[in-house]
Amino acid sequence: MEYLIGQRWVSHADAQLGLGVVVEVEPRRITLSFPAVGEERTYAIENAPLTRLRFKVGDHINTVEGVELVVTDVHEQHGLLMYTGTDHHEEQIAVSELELDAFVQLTTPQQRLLNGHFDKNSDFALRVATLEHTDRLQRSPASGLMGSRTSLLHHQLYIANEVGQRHAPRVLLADEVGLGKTIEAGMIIHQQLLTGRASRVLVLLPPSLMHQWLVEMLRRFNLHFALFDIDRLAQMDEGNPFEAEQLVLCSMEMFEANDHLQQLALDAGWDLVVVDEAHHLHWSEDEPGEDYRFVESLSQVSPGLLLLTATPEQIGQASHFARLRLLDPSRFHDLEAFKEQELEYRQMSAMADALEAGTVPEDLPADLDRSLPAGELVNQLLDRHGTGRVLFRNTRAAVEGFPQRILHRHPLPVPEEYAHAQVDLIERLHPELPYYDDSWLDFDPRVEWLVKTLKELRPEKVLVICAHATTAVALEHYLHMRAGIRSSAFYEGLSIIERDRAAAYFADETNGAQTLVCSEIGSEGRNFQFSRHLILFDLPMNPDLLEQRIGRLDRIGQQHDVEIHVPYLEGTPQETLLDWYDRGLDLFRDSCSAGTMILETFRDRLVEQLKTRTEAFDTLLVDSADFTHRTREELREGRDRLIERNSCRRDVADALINEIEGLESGDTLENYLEALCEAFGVDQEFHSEQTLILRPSEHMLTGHFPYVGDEGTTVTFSRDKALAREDMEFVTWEHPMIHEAMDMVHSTELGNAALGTIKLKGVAAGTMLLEALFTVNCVAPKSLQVERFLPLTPMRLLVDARGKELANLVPHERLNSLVEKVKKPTALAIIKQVHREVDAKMSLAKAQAEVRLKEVLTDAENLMRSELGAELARLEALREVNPSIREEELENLRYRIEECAIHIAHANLQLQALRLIITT
Ligand SMILES: Nc1ncnc2c1ncn2[C@@H]1O[C@H](COP(=O)(O)OP(=O)(O)OP(=O)(O)O)[C@@H](O)[C@H]1O
Repeated sequence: MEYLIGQRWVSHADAQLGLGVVVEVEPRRITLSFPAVGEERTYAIENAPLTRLRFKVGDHINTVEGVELVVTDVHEQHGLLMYTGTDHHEEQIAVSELELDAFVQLTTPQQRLLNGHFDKNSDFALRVATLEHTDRLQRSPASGLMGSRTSLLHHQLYIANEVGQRHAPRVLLADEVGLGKTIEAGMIIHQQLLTGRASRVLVLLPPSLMHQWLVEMLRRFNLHFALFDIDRLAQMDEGNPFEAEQLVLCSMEMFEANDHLQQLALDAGWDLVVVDEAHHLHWSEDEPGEDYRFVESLSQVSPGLLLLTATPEQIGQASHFARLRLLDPSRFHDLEAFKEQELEYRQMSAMADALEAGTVPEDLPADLDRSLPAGELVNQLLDRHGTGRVLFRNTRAAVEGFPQRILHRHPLPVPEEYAHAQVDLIERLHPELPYYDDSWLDFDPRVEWLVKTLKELRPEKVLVICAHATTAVALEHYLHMRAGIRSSAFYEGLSIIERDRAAAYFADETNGAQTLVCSEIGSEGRNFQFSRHLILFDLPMNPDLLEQRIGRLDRIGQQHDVEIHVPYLEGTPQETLLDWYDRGLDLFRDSCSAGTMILETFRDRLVEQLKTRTEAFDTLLVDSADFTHRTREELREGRDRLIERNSCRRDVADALINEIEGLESGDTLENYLEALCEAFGVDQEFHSEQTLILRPSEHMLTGHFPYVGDEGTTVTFSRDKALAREDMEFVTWEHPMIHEAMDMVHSTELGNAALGTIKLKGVAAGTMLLEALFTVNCVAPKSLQVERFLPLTPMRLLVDARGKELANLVPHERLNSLVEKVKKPTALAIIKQVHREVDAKMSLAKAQAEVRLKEVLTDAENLMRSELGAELARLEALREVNPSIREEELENLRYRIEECAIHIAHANLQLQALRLIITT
């Protein structure tokens, strides 16, 4: 037999490899690649255990593109087989054998059974359990949400569930500072990946957060992101580097003034793009920034887009709108209309209240269908006239359980040296700035105060933030060299690795620094909640930035009240600004989502007062306090209430938490993992309650078991333990260890044919029972995501000699406990005798399964039509008011609905496992 590159062969010694493809032919050796298992094998041509795979007319074949064909013609072209066949649309398609899917079922369980290839009954039970668990997980409302190493927090689970389930989610995650947006994004990414809705993800963020993200994704979600920086890109020589990885983290800065790199990122194609600290995207009506335009281009090529910012309006309302438009251009297409709608939020909120209380308000907008159920009407109201379904924002007030913030004001005298200089406002707020040397350290009283305070607070960790890198560097140097305080600096001049080292030194409990002195870049995104003392060496001119600074400590995980210390020079603009934030906005005690808007309202008056404080300052304070109070009220009643409605529904979150806790309690997973370990030859040892040590043994079934290295792995099933002990793997149904092991069962023949005997009272010896397990097999392009409507749906049948169905009478678990193994020679003798009977019973079982399949497919189609139909109805309704929604978008969705229907209609049964049982 002649081998040619591109031909498809099967290893009959190892059918689990799937369909191989010849990749290299040498005089005596041949190499095949087996894409299904990602392996290459080289054989001696003389005795290669290979069989050429040749399909016949009438066979069903699957292509790598996910198309199923019924073969109508086969012919050879230059040694390769060309198949012609018809697809689900009755269209004729020609494919070369090279395009065949590598996952082929070469022998059916029936053939294996009748040829005497049995597995152990425990393997059969494992296969059945695997299929049932897979189906249960596919259906679970918490699917995709149970695998993260996080506490189960209502607001995060709600958002992750809402967003993660969307097809191509596009949302703005705008929870207040420190409430867990990174974690929410991680949950969404995790869920999208796990459910197959996304496979390529690009995260763009400020350089100071890269490492933190990398670590959070790994330790909390087992997501291995590749970190791209200029150095790494320089090392990659050929091709598009972004195509080499599926999950990529990189800094936004890297793309600055680099059109070529931007184009490479655009060309690589993504399912989901995430932009952290998205308020940085520069935008103005006349001239959007380069970063904004880049994200805009990405948003056009990526179906999914997550923008993260705690302060969405930091750069103003128009800029906020521009970001919303990136997410949902259909909904947010007109800034003026958006502004007008904002004015009506209070009214909309009242309408939503009324709807929930059971009345349909008279003035309900005309485009809503009054006959719909109240819940649906509320959703439509929020979507079309409220804040839209793209914006999620939880507040400390709504989440509850946060510690208090306590302000300590420390007035200090103005030194002689500062009294004269002071040219512009910036210099008066930061009088050290004009000094090119460090001489100011000797007379600025804030420095002496800082040293004294740090010594008093010792050994408490203290975070110090100031606006400028030069100030931070000088201060840290002073503390370190002249005051003997263990400290570290964190500023933009350091490389990413140096910054992370500095942060890690600060975080180290035993030998770490007492204090970290940060420039403004340390005020964003970083996690410093292990400390409770914050010193603001100066104050920023933006309330949102102040909120960001406080948010480093006041975030999830903070165990104490947050002590905020502000040293200031008396009688200078520093005091005026502090007074305005403190007494005007009450910002130290309570966060406020309208900080920028309040600043804009009073900016001129404030700047006047900062320049020269007069009696009018008291009026400014009163006016600011009054305005802030009213704005807070207004937001609470209007916009924030609408957003809150969108951002967390306690009952839904409760149900999710119950579901996850239910799946974690009990020992189902533990027992399943034990069964996996037994089947694959992994040793287990008790470590402590709910915790095991797994080690590879000498009789492993395959060379490797996921996540079990040579040294062994400690795994815990307890969420609490996993949160405290990062050295242990937190094993859930969604941990990659379980996931990959389940795949190993699915994709091989393990346990798909078995034989056993049982004693059943009242049943004559020698009676034959056939236990068959079918699943629904739907071949469809991945992009349609048909499995969300049509999960695996295992169907178990147990037929006796007369074809009677006994599955309910004798459950699978009962059979497992009764069944006994049969010696191989006896089994082979039995098989010989029952050959024909097995065939006959199989036909009966299959016929019964076909009946059930019909119902399953009808339900799946109905579900699909109702879910996708609702999406279509929304777009159609929005199109009425928004001409920018293109007809193609609607057409596209209609096409998707019909495509799904066709593939559902063509789904068939797959026999997954077969067991022959003889009574004795
Ligand atoms: N569910 C959770 N379980 C355990 N820790 C959590 C959870 N959610 C958040 N955290 C921790 O709380 C801190 C804040 O979370 P995160 O960084 O996601 O907040 P953020 O909203 O992105 O903050 P910022 O606004 O500062 O960017 C982090 O240390 C994170 O690890």
